[in-house]
Amino acid sequence: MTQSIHILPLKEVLKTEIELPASKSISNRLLILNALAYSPYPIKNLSDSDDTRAMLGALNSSTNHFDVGAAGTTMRFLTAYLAKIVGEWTITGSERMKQRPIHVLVEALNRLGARIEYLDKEGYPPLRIYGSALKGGELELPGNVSSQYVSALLMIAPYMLEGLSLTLTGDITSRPYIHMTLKQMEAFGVKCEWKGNTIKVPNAEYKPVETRVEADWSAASYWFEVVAFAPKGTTVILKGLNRYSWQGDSEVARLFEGLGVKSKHSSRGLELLNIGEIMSSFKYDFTDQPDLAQTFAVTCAFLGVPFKLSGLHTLKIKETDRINALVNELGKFGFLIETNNVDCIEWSGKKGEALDKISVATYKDHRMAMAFAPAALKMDKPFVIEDPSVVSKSYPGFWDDLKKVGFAIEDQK
Ligand SMILES: O=C(O)C1=C[C@@H](OP(=O)(O)O)[C@@H](O)[C@H](O)C1
Ligand SMILES: C=C(OP(=O)(O)O)C(=O)O
Repeated sequence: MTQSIHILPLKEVLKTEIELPASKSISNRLLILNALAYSPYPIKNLSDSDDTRAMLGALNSSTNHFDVGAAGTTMRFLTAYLAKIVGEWTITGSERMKQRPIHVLVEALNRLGARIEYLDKEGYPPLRIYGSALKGGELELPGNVSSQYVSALLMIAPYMLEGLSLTLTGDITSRPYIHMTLKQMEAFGVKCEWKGNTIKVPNAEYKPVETRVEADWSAASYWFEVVAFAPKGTTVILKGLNRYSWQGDSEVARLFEGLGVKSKHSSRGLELLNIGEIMSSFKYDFTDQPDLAQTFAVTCAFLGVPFKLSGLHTLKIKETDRINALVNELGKFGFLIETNNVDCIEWSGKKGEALDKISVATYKDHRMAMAFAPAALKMDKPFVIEDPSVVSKSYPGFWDDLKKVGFAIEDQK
């Protein structure tokens, strides 16, 4: 297995088209909805990511024990799904998954009529689930920890005897992902009402529909970064993205305008162009788009744009503690990043000495590998990215696509 890769400096990006991977978020919702609707239709353009394979594997499995690996959506969506399927189930995941909290979802399901027990540490996977019909009704749920708990409950809610009236407390995090869930439920014939902090789901049945997964806007962000680092005039065309997307990360297109990348939809795809005009500092609250934070931290640092990224409170419970990971790894290149270690990272523009030989640790986090790789365009010597296979969590073809545009990548066994 490849332990690390050397990325060599690159001065030019060939004009090219990239076929982006399908969205794992959309894929995993559609798999749950298809199962609940007993749909005969195969989902078109399903993601080939680890996280979607984990969902597909579990739904097609004939056992009652599931290991979802590192896939957060699979863990959360499947927990809710199994809670309503009569039987006894156990669900576990990677070592990191066992450190990612799930008590908000488990307590909610138990209050709605399920019986779920922790098999190891209170509040964390692995879980034993005794599935049964769920009563439903009114429920309050903290909305500031992970939107995946909300999406998980919403998708099974039509099958609760009384439907569900869910009131979210606290500041809602990752809100666009909740909208995405509601839109997909609507496509399967169940319309919900979201007023203020309350979402009402009727008792209903999904109707099978034919579906196709659009490309992943989070994956697109690494291409905006590549174009931002490439010389003025560089263009890349991204295929498969919807102009009016349900993905909140489509906001990346607007945000990169201040970082020198203009984009426009055409019949060929989304055309990215480096226009060479860069803002003097960058500030943004990533509460709605947490998965873009790493892209922007690395982009701003290597463009020399001081930044303040806030709304990062959920980053500490993702694939790794992404706040610490960013501070450590940007530090190796000499960027002196400050953080309150809660929800914000900042760079004033100060640089210290870079390490002589840089090896970027990826902490089993696909987004660490993908956010740092484009920096080869800003380097004058090679650097290493450790454990490159992590990208398969969302974008298995990432390294092949980089090679296609001219990146020189050498495997180190
Ligand atoms: O619902 C989804 O598909 C996702 C929701 C977000 O998680 P949180 O709601 O935990 O922030 C996001 O970070 C994750 O990659 C995918
Ligand atoms: C946070 C992520 O995924 P998940 O929470 O579904 O594991 C991600 O893909 O960045």
